Amino acid sequence: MPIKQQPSDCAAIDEHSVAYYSELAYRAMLAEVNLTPKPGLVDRNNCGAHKDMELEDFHRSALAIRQWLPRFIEFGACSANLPAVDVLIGLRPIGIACETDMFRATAGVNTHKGSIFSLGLLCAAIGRLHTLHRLITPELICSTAAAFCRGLTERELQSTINNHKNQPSQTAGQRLFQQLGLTGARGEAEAGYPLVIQLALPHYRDRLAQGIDPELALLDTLLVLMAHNGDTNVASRGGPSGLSWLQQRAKALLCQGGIRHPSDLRHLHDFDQECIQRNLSAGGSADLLIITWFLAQISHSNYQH
Ligand SMILES: CC(C)(COP(=O)(O)OP(=O)(O)OC[C@H]1O[C@@H](n2cnc3c(N)ncnc32)[C@H](O[C@H]2O[C@H](COP(=O)(O)OP(=O)(O)OP(=O)(O)O)[C@@H](O)[C@H]2O)[C@@H]1O)[C@@H](O)C(=O)NCCC(=O)NCCS
Ligand SMILES: Nc1ncnc2[nH]cnc12
Repeated sequence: MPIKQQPSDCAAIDEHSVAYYSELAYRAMLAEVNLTPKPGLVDRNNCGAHKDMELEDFHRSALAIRQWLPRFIEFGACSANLPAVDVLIGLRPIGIACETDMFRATAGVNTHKGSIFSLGLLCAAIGRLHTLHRLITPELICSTAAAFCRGLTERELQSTINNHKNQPSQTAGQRLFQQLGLTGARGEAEAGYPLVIQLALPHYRDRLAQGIDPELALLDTLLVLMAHNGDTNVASRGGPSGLSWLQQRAKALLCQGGIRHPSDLRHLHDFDQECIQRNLSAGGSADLLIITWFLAQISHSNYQH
């Protein structure tokens, strides 16, 4: 598709800001995958419900993505003169090239497709806010990403129902929207990441403020995401009943007090085994946890640009 408007040349965002935010995004991917034990997901203990990928694939994938993170930020900075709704069309080729590098690094395994989409949007939002001399807060980053995505679910999910019904060219996300009404990664982005801004981030901050160990706080936050997210990965593997089971299981654990002490980890080990038996993996919630950690560092930092 032709690009309607090109961003004009701009004084590039300073390299220190680009390096700072890129490095945080890279570390967010590592913080998530190294976090252990995660139910059904790849971690330091095991491959969860996955048969085609392991921890090292995620480390290689994150390294491949790392090189592209500055490009997302720079594109966001240099397109700040465009209406927000016209940014995604220019961002997409960078996202697709980044996906290609990820697949090369993992020999074709989908480790971080959803993470590239979300981190790409958030990094571009940071670049835009920087150029516009706006505050760089989690709320403004997510509302800017939402503005980039305005109309996306309508264009790529709703309208494909009639045009591509039962076509093999449909992505998993498009098929699940048609079957179950789940809007997946696109819907979460277009809505400004409400699960992160309204639930996960405040929850993580509360747990940290209570003095809970940061790793335990992050595991507890993963449960919050799993309990509420209409995760297309879970639905694609387990159908609506699998998604409902996983959400209820996570809710029940939170109702029992969640993950506050090292002894609570035994509940996560049990949950992990059950997810493995049912072949369920909450890849979408893992992506949202990456975003949560990333935004939590930004709200903690005193970084000045
Ligand atoms: C717009 C795209 C995201 C299109 O992808 P698709 O149409 O497939 O849409 P979704 O299914 O909605 O989402 C794709 C990935 O997003 C993650 N995800 C799922 N639900 C949510 C949610 N509610 N909120 C946020 N994110 C969500 C998820 O990614 C993770 O899981 C993947 C690993 O899982 P696995 O089960 O192994 O999956 P597969 O290997 O595919 O299947 P199996 O055979 O193993 O069962 C892993 O990627 C995680 O990251 C969904 O998979 C987007 O891809 C797109 O358009 N890309 C182009 C680039 C672009 O536009 N960039 C612009 C901004 S940079
Ligand atoms: N740790 C993980 N396991 C499986 N899928 C993921 N997507 C993002 N992180 C993941």
